[in-house]
Parts: sequence; C-alpha cells; structure tokens
Amino acid sequence: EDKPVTEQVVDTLTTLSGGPHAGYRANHAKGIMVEGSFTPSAQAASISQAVHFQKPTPVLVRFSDATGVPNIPDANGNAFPKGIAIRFQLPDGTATDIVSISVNGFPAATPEDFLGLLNAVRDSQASTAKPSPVEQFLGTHPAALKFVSTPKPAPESFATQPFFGVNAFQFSNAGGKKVYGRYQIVPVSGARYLTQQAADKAAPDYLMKEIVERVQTKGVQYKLLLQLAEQGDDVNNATVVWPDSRQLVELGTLTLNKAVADSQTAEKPIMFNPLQLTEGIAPSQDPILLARPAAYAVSFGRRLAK
Ligand code: HEM
Repeated sequence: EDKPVTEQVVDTLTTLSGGPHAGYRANHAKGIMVEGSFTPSAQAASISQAVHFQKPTPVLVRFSDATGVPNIPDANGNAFPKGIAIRFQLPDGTATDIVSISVNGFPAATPEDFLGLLNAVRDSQASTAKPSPVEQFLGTHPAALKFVSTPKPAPESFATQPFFGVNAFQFSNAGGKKVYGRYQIVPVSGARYLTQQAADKAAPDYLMKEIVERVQTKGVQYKLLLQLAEQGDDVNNATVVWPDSRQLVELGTLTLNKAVADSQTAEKPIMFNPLQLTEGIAPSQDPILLARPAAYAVSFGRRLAK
C-alpha cells in the first residue's frame, strides 16, 4: 500500500468498527467530556517548568471507551482499554494534553506492528484458518499477547479507574535538569471494579451517565503521578513496563466538578493530541508516541469532513 501506516491504521480501525461512522472518532468513538481544574503539588516545579506545574489551571477531560463503535456498551469486552484525555488550558491561551489508557503498556512497539495486530484481527473475522491470523500474530508477538490477555475488569465508575500514560516524555525544570517519566492518573477514592456478574447486568451507558452525575454532586479527584525512569530503562518502547519499584513523584491533583453542556456536539471539533506539549515537556523518541498525531489527524479530518 502507498498510504502512510498511520492512515492504514485508521482505515482498519474503521473497518473493525463496522464504519465509517460519520462525525465520530475512528477509535475511542464513545466518550463524555467534563471540566475542572489541576492544582500542582509543591514538588511539581522541581520536575518541570511547564506553567501548569507552577499554578492551578482549568482542564477539559474526555473519558472514552475503546473501538470506533459509537454506541458500544460500556461493559462490553471490546470497550477496553478505557481512555482519558486531559487538556490543560494555559494562561496564554495555548493548551497541552495528556492522552492515556487504563492499561499499563501497549501491544506494539511500532505503528507497523500495531497495524499488523489490527489487520490480523480483521482478517480473522472471515477466516477459517487454524491457527487464525490473530492467533498466528499473538504467537509471534509476546507484547501483543500480554496486552490482550491482561485482565480488563469493568470499573464501578471512571472515577475508580487508574490510567497510564504508557509513552515516556522528557521533563525539564527551570534549572535545566532533565528526567524521563511516564504519567499515572490514580483515583483518590481508590481503584474499584464490578464483579463479572454486575458487569453483565450493567446498563449500556452506565459509565458515561454516572460520571456526569458524580462530577456535579461529589466531585471526582485523581492524583497525577510521574513514574521516573532509571538509568537503563527503555524510554522509547511502550511495550516495556518499568518495574513498580521506580520512584513515583506526585505532580498534582486533578479535580473534576463540572459537566459539559451537549458533550456530543462539543467533542467533535476537538482533537486531543499527546504531542501538544508546552515548554518543560518534550517527547521521547518512542515510535508509537511519534505516530499518534498523524493517525489522530486523519481521524479528525474525516470527522470534520462534510
Ligand atoms: C500507533 C499507535 C496509536 C494509534 C495509531 C492510535 C489511533 C487513535 C485514533 C485514530 C484515535 C482517534 C483520534 C481522534 O479522532 O481525535 C485515537 C484516540 C485515542 N487514543 Fe490512540 N492510538 C495509538 C496509541 C495510543 C496510545 C499509546 C494511547 C494511550 C496511552 C492511546 C489512547 C487514546 C485515547 C485515550 C484516545 C481518545 C482521545 C479522545 O478522547 O479524543 N492511543 N487513537
């Protein structure tokens, strides 16, 4: 094929979702937006000079279900990983985003391998081959096998679901000190999940509806943590999970307390972008991270096309 691999990924995601579904994201199509603020911790400035790590900042957040299926039931097995996209609205009118998932790790180290996995899933739907294309792919790609076999229980609420940045970034403070790290977004009320029995009975939109209720009543809080890389940790491979023993620095608290009016309309002209960064945060050379904006832009362009 002549198309860039990022566009081929969008095409396969669209096929897998039974699309095109006009006006929706090619992945994480079903979502809900809410608002609030981010308050940095005292030590955040020692990690990064980014403005939102110095002063409280308003945020826009979109929670989502995986796949390009706009009406996928929230507890459906294919609706995982869950997503969270956070936009920090900076004082100078610019913004910076964090776009994370509910699994710590990714099934592929390169966009080519991610396309290979998605194409194998697609090709297995109409195939009677034993082993099927996807079984063959998983048999030769241990990281993909690990990702698909990681348990992904349905959370009680988006407010009880931890999220992981997966891709590493390089952070620099005002003194020029640089560190690599990966975000973790941890619910203050603790991680809690439904039993399988409860998940089987959950209403199709239980997560989307509950989070809107909760932000307007109790409010929702997460700690934004940074898992610091040590010498020798691979910062450019999203399939390699760093050990739990790595230092976690608390960067601040995310507080969500406001619904977004007509979220379905409001989310369409917005493209969250993990490489929309600000001074004090730079990308790693992770090929998955570097491929994401091109894929998101293809999906965004198609979403806006008349
Ligand atoms: C090469 C790898 C990847 C590709 C090709 C890809 C593809 C896509 C596409 C096409 C979209 C729709 C974007 C839009 O229309 O605005 C999307 C959304 C999303 N992706 Fe990825 N993705 C990749 C890796 C990742 C990783 C590593 C994460 C998290 C760590 C992630 C998390 C998300 C989330 C949370 C959304 C929804 C964003 C929103 O709410 O607008 N993706 N992805």
